[in-house]
Amino acid sequence: MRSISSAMRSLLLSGPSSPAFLPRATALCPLLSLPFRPDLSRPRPLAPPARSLSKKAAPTAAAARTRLDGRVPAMEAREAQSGEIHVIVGPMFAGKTTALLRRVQAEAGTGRTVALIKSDKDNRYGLDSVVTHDGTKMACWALPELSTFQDKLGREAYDKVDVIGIDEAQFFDDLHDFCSKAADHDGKIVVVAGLDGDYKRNKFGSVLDIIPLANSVTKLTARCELCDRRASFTLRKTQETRTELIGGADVYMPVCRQHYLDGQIVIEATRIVMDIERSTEVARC
Ligand SMILES: Nc1ncnc2c1ncn2[C@@H]1O[C@H](COP(=O)(O)OP(=O)(O)O)[C@@H](O)[C@H]1O
Ligand SMILES: Cc1cn([C@H]2C[C@H](O)[C@@H](COP(=O)(O)O)O2)c(=O)[nH]c1=O
Repeated sequence: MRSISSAMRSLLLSGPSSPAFLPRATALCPLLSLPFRPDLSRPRPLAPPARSLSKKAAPTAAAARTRLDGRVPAMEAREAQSGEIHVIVGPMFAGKTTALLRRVQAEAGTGRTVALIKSDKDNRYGLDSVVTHDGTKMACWALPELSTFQDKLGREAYDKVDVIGIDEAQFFDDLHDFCSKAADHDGKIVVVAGLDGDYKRNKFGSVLDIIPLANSVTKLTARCELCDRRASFTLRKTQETRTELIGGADVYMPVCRQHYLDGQIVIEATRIVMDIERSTEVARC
């Protein structure tokens, strides 16, 4: 007798060309009736060649939605573009925003419709664009929550978007729900850049929660400002203890493991010295 997993695999691989696919699949497993057709045989290139990107060859998410609305048979809906999630993490100054902008611009260059979102908490360079530490810019939507994106854009415009870039993802509490809806349901390619960890090396926001949803995860490194080795962590140079503190090189620096640990000692020692100075001051008054 065939195992359930081998039966599921042949059902998935048989696809819509098998006339018996949908009824049998629906009967076996309700999941298989979802508009989802993984290409198990051949990974899809991240940036497909321009030739294959005509609207005909690569149906837009809008087209996918139209089909999912029931105006064409469910079989065709299953063939519509399936979404993707790509996650770029790393410490500050690692090139996350640079990588995000390159990816989004490359997608735009191949004819896809792209939209870029950042958190409105990050007002370092104004709210109308995402800006790298090198000054490269791209126009964006600055939003308080990702759930407001569809309303801001309007349904029609949202449907036309193929690729959604999200910068400063650590500041969005609804990151998981947004990404799963955008990719799984709406067929979008979502590229997410954000800090995996905060200055204490604790997980930051919901960035790590979307890793199970992701097609790819890339952890970038910066250069340690103190020794030029690879830097995987962000050191906060001030005494501020709240998790969210917007800033750049004035407040943070990228560091290697050794200098992160050394940095904690220096910061703690500074705090003790300052506490002593403060209490001496109070005693004097
Ligand atoms: N310590 C630093 N201070 C300021 N800029 C830096 C520093 N280290 C690297 N950079 C620059 O920042 C660029 C990366 O910027 P960006 O893509 O905005 O990074 P991230 O989004 O990861 O913070 C690097 O290519 C480099 O030129
Ligand atoms: C480590 C750390 C960072 N932040 C803030 C500081 C910046 O405004 C952003 C990160 O920007 P980048 O594009 O990755 O350079 O996050 C914070 O609020 N808390 C932290 O612990």
